[in-house]
Order: sequence, then C-alpha cells, then structure tokens
Amino acid sequence: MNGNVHKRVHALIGVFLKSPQLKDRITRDIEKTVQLSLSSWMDKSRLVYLQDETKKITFEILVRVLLSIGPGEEMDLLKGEFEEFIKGLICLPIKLPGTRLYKSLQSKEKLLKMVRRIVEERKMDMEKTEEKDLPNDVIDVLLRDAGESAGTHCIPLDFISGNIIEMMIPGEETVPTAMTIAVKLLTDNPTALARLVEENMELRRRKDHGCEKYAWMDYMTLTFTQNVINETLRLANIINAVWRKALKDVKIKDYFIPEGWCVLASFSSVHMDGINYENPYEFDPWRWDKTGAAVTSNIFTPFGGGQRLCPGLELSRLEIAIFLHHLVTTYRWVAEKDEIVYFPTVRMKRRLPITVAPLQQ
Ligand code: HEM
Repeated sequence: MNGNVHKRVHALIGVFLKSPQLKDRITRDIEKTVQLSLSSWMDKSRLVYLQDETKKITFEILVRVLLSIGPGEEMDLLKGEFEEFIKGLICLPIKLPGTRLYKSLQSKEKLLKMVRRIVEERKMDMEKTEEKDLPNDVIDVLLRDAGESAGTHCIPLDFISGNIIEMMIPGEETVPTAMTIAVKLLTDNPTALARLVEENMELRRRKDHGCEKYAWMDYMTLTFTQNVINETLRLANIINAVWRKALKDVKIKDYFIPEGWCVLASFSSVHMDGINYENPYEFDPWRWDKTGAAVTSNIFTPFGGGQRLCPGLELSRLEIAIFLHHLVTTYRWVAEKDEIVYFPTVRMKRRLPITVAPLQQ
C-alpha cells in the first residue's frame, strides 16, 4: 500500500490503536487471556513450548482488536487458515496443486471470504443504527471512514477485508517472539529477573492492598519492565531490517541511490553498534535508565520510523508488560537449554521449553 490511501489508513489505525479507550478495554482482555493461558500451563505435566504458547495468547488479542472475535470455533477456523496462509509467504514460487504456495493462496481466499462476511454483516448493522459509539475494532474504524466519505474518496469494502488480513501478518509473530526472547534473556540474567520481580511485586501488592483493578498506565509506567522490553527488542527483534525502493534518484549523506534501486535498512547493525551502545552484546536493561525507555530514536528503531512507523507499537508494549507482570508475580519457571537463532528470522532453536510452577507466597 502506498500514497494517499496508505497515509489515510495508517493514520486511522494508528489513532485507534493508541487511543486510551482501546487500551483501557483491551487491558482487561489481555489480562484474562494471559491469566487463563498461564494457569493452563501448570495443568500440563509436560513441557510448555513458550514460543508456541505465546503465539496463542497474542493471536487471540490480535483478532479481538481487528475483528472483535473471541475464543471459539470461528477463531479456531480463522487461525487454522491464517497459519496455512503465512507458511506460503516465504517459499518456492511454484503454484501447483499440493505445493506450499498453492495451499497458502487457497487459505488466503478462504480467509478473505470469512473476513468479508464479517465486514458485510457489520456494515448492515451499522446502517440499521444511528448510534455513534466509539469504534470497537479496526473493522469499525475503517467502515466508519468508508461511510463518512461515501461518494468522495472512500475506502472500498474489499480493501477493508484485505487490510485486516494484511495487519495480521506484522501483528502475529512479532509480539510472541519478543515475549519468548524476554523470558530467555531473563532466565540467563538472574539479577535482571530479580529486579523485574521486585518492581512487579511492588505493583501487585499496591493493587491487592487497595483492591484495585490495574489500569493500562500501571503497566506502561513500570520503568524497569519497559527497560527489559527495550533491551529485548534491541538485542533480538524479529524485524531486524526493512526494505525500501528508491522511486527517484536520492542522495543520502555521501551515498547516491539511483531510481529503482533497493536499500536494506538494517536495524540490528545500528542496535549492535558499539558506538551507539556500550557492550552491545550484553543484556543490560539498566542502560535505558540513562536515556529513558525512548520509544524510538535514530539509534533505536525496533518499530521502524517515519510514515511507516508501526501503529501497533504501544499495544505491543502493553501486551508484553502484562504478560511479564502476571508471569513473574504468580509463577516461577525453569527453562531447558535453548538458544536464540538469528537467521533467517529471530526465534528460539527449540521453541523454548519450560516447566512452570506456582510461586510459593
Ligand atoms: C514487538 C512487536 C512489533 C514490532 C517489533 C513491530 C515492528 C514493526 C516495524 C519495524 C514496522 C515497519 C515496517 C516498515 O517500515 O516497512 C512495522 C509496521 C507495521 N506494524 Fe508492527 N511491530 C510489532 C507489532 C505490531 C502489532 C501488534 C500490530 C497490529 C496490531 C502491528 C501492525 C503493523 C502494521 C499495520 C504495520 C505497517 C505500517 C505501514 O506500513 O503503514 N505491529 N511494525
């Protein structure tokens, strides 16, 4: 997506995902999903593969934010087709029955049909009612814009369905990878883990004492927890680079990039440069105490920057903070030996097997 439509859709989605109303509401949903999931890990007298389990948590939240679908048959169906679809995003480009690409395209068709039906039903409901409540999900946001600008330059319904599926891609792998890698790095750094537990326990005690619910701001203002998130994304972000194509000749500093050339902007090169970070290969959440857990700067761009800055930035930080809070204040875990793999994408070699036990109070 490029040009004016991109700008408009990006702005609409960005405003919605950042809105305090969404964060307020989604905090409850994230807490429920995380708590339910964590408690189920103990039922199993088997190893929990963190990389797989965190994916289940974040997919549930993602489809709630995008389409307001909750757990059940419809979500399972959507998840099944989506998993088949993304397998084909990096594969041999052979489109014959039985190949990965063929199956992936078939699943994309099914996904589009499912989402289009939901969008159409929602549109009919919207036409029946004059109420203008706050939007519930991304479908609402885009449909309202399509309705408000009808006759001018509106967003077509097919485009809305396609956009919902496109948004599932950046939202699907990124957050669970960050959650999993954070647990790995904390396991290997007991001092950092102890500080994280201390900060989160302090919040939990305050909340328990006042019998208060958590607000999204409670999680976002946990300074050390946000430092841990920053440091995790600096060291091992699944999106370690982005591609850009020069639409015209460009000169950047002393480099000339001719029209049509592609450039790979490598975030990890900047994040691991000793000029920018002292001892760059060390997991040191305290380093962010000096700079503050800056969301983005020229030397810290896990969420990209400029016109394509990730609209899911704050939602992701909230999800990871809630996950870490409930994990460290309620459970203890023992991780089996595993290592971070950086190529072709960042992941755990063995999907990070752990055993989980309740915390002895
Ligand atoms: C730790 C989690 C995440 C990381 C590290 C991350 C990182 C990024 C990066 C680097 C980009 C820029 C890509 C580019 O410049 O070409 C991006 C774009 C995007 N992200 Fe995220 N993301 C995360 C989570 C999410 C979530 C949860 C959502 C959805 C709810 C999301 C939705 C998007 C969308 C729609 C774009 C495209 C923006 C545009 O081109 O206008 N991301 N993300």
